[in-house]
Amino acid sequence: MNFHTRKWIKPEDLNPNGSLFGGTLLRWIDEEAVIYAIVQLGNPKVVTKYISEINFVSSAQQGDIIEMGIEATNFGRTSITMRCEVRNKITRKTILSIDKLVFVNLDEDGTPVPHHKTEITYAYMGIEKTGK
Ligand SMILES: CC(=O)SCCNC(=O)CCNC(=O)[C@H](O)C(C)(C)COP(=O)(O)OP(=O)(O)OC[C@H]1O[C@@H](n2cnc3c(N)ncnc32)[C@H](O)[C@@H]1OP(=O)(O)O
Repeated sequence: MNFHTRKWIKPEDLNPNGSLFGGTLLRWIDEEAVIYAIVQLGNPKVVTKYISEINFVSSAQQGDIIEMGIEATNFGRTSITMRCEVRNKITRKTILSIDKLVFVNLDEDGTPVPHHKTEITYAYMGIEKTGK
């Protein structure tokens, strides 16, 4: 699993109890995962379809640095499935893990369309721009 993105936890990322707000972290993960899917499928029109159980194992505090890891686990016909792990670089603890995030490849009209990908791409292949 590659941990591409790091975040420095700032005051605006906290909940009223002073730790990292879960909703903020989920927003970061959704964006990280959709970017991963866009790059893997070579199509900017990809949507979040399904996210499995989210296990918040430990927290992060202001000033901590966290890193987000995403890995493709399955290439379907129109979908891609990934898993996610977020770690705290200061405490070295896992913050959360998500076993299954499913994203769907769409055509210009928003209909699921086959992506014809079967394995993880490491080289940047270029992303087709859709739209009229
Ligand atoms: C990044 C973002 O913020 S996107 C914003 C949030 N997401 C959205 O708004 C998406 C809203 N949802 C939709 O528009 C529709 O549900 C669509 C277009 C994504 C999919 O429509 P569906 O009628 O479910 O399509 P369809 O039945 O063809 O399934 C498409 C793929 O999703 C998979 N899928 C559908 N439902 C599920 C599910 N509950 N869990 C896992 N995978 C699923 C299917 O197996 C299929 O994958 P495959 O082709 O690789 O086998």
